[in-house]
Amino acid sequence: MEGLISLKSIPGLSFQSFPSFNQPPKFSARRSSMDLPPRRSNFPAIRAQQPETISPKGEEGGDALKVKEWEVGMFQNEVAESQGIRIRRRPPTGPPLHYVGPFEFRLQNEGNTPRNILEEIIWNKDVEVSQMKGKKPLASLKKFIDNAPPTRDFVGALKAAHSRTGLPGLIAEVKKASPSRGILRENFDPVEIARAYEKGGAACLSVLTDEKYFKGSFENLEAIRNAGVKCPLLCKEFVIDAWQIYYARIKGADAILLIAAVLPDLDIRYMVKICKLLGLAALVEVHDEREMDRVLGIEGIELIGINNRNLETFEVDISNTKKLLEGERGQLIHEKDIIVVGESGLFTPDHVAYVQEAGVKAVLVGESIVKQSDPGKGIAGLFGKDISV
Ligand SMILES: O=P(O)(O)OC[C@@H](O)[C@@H](O)c1c[nH]c2ccccc12
Repeated sequence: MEGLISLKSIPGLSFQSFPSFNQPPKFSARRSSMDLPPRRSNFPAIRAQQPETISPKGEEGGDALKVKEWEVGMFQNEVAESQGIRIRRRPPTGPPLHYVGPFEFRLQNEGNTPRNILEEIIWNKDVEVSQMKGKKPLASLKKFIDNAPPTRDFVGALKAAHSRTGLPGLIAEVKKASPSRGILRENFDPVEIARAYEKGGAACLSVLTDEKYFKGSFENLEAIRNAGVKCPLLCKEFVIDAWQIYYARIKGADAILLIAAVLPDLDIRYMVKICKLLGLAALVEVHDEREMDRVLGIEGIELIGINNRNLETFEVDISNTKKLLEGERGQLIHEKDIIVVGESGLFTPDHVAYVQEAGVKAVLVGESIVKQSDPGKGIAGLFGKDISV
């Protein structure tokens, strides 16, 4: 996109450190609408990723795609901000109109440092995805999709586990490390862990694929899929581009995570449609009331995850699940027949009972079970009983 500096080319921008964490930039980099460039409708990256198979006369008519093009013509960050999204999709770039100083001066003062870890991850992902897309363009992925084995029913597996055990269906996470907790398990064999989870009664598995921050990989996902594990698999990624959904499908995913703190409504709508097209379930993750309300306004959502961890600050509070399911929101979720997944910070049978009481029919658990020498037995510890039979 004209006028944008690629992250790679920004000298001195390090992903290892973010000295101005939680500090506002010295002066704001936000442009006023008067500074916006003319809207473009021929944004090549987005054009390339639109599957021809999505009918322009879909449920929302041709408008959705037109709106998408219009929206892309605006600065993504501005659109996101208007929906309360604090995460900027990429560093603000380009000199302000009053710019007179040297390059370094501009970088320091334009908010070109990620404001928190989630923003850092997203900016890094932006670079990573553009490189991967360069190597494997969408057209080449589509050929593999035609020959890929069918996906497995992720939502169905959760519902079946819930009715079998009377407890929330378990999505057990294959997680080696995280930025907040460091390395969780030293001798990490993803296939062995996946098998242990399945044996221990997990309904589905979540496989982290982010390498840089979570020490995961798409190879892990693929290996687990090829090892004959029957549980449906969630690809745990930071999705910012529809290309990643196609890639996940090829690597064996049956479901994919979409994070509302990162994706504006129209992106979620668009990506949910792509998931349907590819036979994947979409787990749409929220952390606060505003995100929940946005997501409840989107048609066709079957699975909502409530993350008890704030991905900007790492704070974990399991009462977040309860808070977001109270009153009218809980009612609406019930009417829409949406399955809610309680995510993060669940360690004991009491924790599981607490989120179940709040209304979840599934839980997503990593740390407490992956740390056990036998992660399958860790599941029995988590639920207070053997759920494998
Ligand atoms: O290890 P925990 O606290 O049980 O959390 C698992 C899972 O909820 C967490 O890994 C997670 C939830 N949402 C995410 C988004 C990205 C990366 C990771 C996550």
